[in-house]
Amino acid sequence: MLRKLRSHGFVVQQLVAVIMSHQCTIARPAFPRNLFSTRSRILRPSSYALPRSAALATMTTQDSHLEDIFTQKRVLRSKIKKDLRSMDPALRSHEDDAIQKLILEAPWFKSSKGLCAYISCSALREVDTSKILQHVLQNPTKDGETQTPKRLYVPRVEDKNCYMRMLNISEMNDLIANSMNILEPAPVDANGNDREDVMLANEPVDLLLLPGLGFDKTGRRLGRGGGYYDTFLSKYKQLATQRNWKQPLLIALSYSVQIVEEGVIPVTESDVFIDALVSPSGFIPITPVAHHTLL
Ligand SMILES: Nc1nc2c(c(=O)[nH]1)N(C=O)[C@@H](CNc1ccc(C(=O)N[C@@H](CCC(=O)O)C(=O)O)cc1)CN2
Ligand SMILES: Nc1ncnc2c1ncn2[C@@H]1O[C@H](COP(=O)(O)OP(=O)(O)OP(=O)(O)O)[C@@H](O)[C@H]1O
Repeated sequence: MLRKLRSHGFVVQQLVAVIMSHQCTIARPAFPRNLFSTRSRILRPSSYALPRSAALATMTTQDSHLEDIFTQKRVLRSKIKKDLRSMDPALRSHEDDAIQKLILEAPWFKSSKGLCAYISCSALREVDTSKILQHVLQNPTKDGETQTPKRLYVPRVEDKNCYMRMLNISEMNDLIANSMNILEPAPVDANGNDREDVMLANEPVDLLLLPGLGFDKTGRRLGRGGGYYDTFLSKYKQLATQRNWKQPLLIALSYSVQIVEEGVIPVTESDVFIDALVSPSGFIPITPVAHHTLL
């Protein structure tokens, strides 16, 4: 998308311009909606041990409960999308700046060595991340004498079955729009080398900056319904456990209108809870580790 450019700073400026001007259309990904999807099977293991007729009855009850949850999620998504659409553009811009400023000035952000972040899409009315990305790519972290840039990984959707990878980028001149019209990295860099997948990296990330539609102060997160983030987050948390790494902080960026009353967001066993929220009025730590780190 962007021409190969020698000057790193210029590339970053171009990237920011691209992100700011890129108009994502709202795609309709073909999410599997059938009751026998992988996720709904994960949620009813007990029925397999029962006789066929009993198992069918159990599955029906559990499936209808799941159907209810997915319906409630759809209704809530529509409501929040409507609220986001009617948000005053000046307020949105003010909140974008406030959230990014809070993050850029936070000690836990400054000291982070590796992070996963989303590339915000204005058509989806997501909290802007362009300033954060710009900062990460332009400012090496001071580590004694040496200056190391933070390792940055951004999402790339690989298929419609909830599979998303987080790939390393250090320059952004080959970001391309995917089928949902969201900017994402090509799987190989300009030299033809595979980009590093965070799941295969030797070093952990300490921070994940997450998008979403709705959040509450108990850590519930309502995504866009693709299951991409929940699937990725549970795999990454498992990897961190296996490798004895510290768990990364899961921090969602939220406009004020996206924070809903506790208990309103329905959850299934597959939903991964977040550690903290960053809203325009400040940090909202949820887990003990977030209280300790953020405040
Ligand atoms: N910036 C960004 N990148 C991301 C995500 C994200 O939420 N934000 N994802 C997080 O998963 C993955 C992509 N998932 C997506 C899921 C849905 C839609 C979308 O356009 N949804 C429409 C409704 C579509 C429908 O219901 O049929 C919408 O939300 O209005 C876009 C991306 C990976 N990259
Ligand atoms: N009615 C349904 N019955 C069974 N499975 C469904 C139904 N609706 C959605 N799903 C599946 O559930 C998963 C997504 O559900 P969920 O509501 O947890 O996503 P999300 O948390 O909004 O998304 P993300 O994790 O990407 O932010 C997908 O795998 C989707 O295919």
